[in-house]
Amino acid sequence: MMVRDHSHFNYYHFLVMIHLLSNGGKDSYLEITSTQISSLINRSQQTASKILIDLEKEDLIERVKNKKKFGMKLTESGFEILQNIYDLLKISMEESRIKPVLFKGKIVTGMGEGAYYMSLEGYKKQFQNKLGYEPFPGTLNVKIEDKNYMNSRKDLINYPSIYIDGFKNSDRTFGWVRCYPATITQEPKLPREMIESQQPDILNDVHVLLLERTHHNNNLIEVIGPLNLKESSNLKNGDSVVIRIKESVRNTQRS
Ligand SMILES: Cc1cc2nc3c(=O)[nH]c(=O)nc-3n(C[C@H](O)[C@H](O)[C@H](O)COP(=O)(O)O)c2cc1C
Ligand SMILES: Nc1ccn([C@@H]2O[C@H](COP(=O)(O)OP(=O)(O)O)[C@@H](O)[C@H]2O)c(=O)n1
Repeated sequence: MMVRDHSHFNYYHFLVMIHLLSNGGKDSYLEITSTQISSLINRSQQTASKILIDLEKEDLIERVKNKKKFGMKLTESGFEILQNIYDLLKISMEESRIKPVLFKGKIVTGMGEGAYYMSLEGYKKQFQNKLGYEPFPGTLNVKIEDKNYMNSRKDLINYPSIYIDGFKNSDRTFGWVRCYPATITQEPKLPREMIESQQPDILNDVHVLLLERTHHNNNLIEVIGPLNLKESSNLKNGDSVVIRIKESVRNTQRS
């Protein structure tokens, strides 16, 4: 992006440049009067003239006088500015459509059942094949207290996930499991400067689970990973954490 200071520019300056661009004024001189510009921007003719003078001074448009009329076109820098704005807007628009999914909550203990389910062969084999690692037998439980995050948890079902099929053994049926690649960060308790030297561990490769059958409701999130997450980081019960669902998979995988 050009580093020139255009802070005195306003919406109308850009409108005039965009008008030139869309009418062929990138490569050819267009015959436009300040009266026409004035009706384009719905401002006085004086304002229109001032805008044209500003744009010319800043080398964003070029004007040549032909008898009583001006021919004008965008300069290279004028076109470059519009191109930069277009690129930025395009990226911003695309990113604005992706709703970040994150949860805040506290680490809590459960009933010790996670280990049982995670150790079942029917799940273990699929985790290994589909996640690429054999998870630690257990789930890290994160309790959500804020209602907004509970709603986001419900919405997870609409996002792409890695799907683990349910199965049956001789006496019961086990439900499907959806896995969402995620990261966990410890929420800082102290001001940023004070914790700079002891930055919390960031657990980058974990999965949030959505279970077909569970005792828990929307206020509890279960997280799995290749290791015991408490032991491999400085996380413990009662710590506040932020869980973020990774975008890469949200964009690429659907099931
Ligand atoms: C991979 C996996 C599969 C599960 N499948 C079932 C199931 O089929 N039926 C069921 O009642 N609970 C199932 N559960 C959920 C458990 O009932 C329980 O909600 C969860 O593991 C939390 O246990 P905890 O509170 O002891 O940590 C499953 C849990 C996991 C981790
Ligand atoms: N990847 C994992 C899974 C479980 N855990 C912890 O390991 C212990 C056993 O997990 P579990 O699911 O059987 O037990 P609870 O979460 O029900 O207490 C708990 O303290 C979990 O918080 C962990 O730190 N990292």
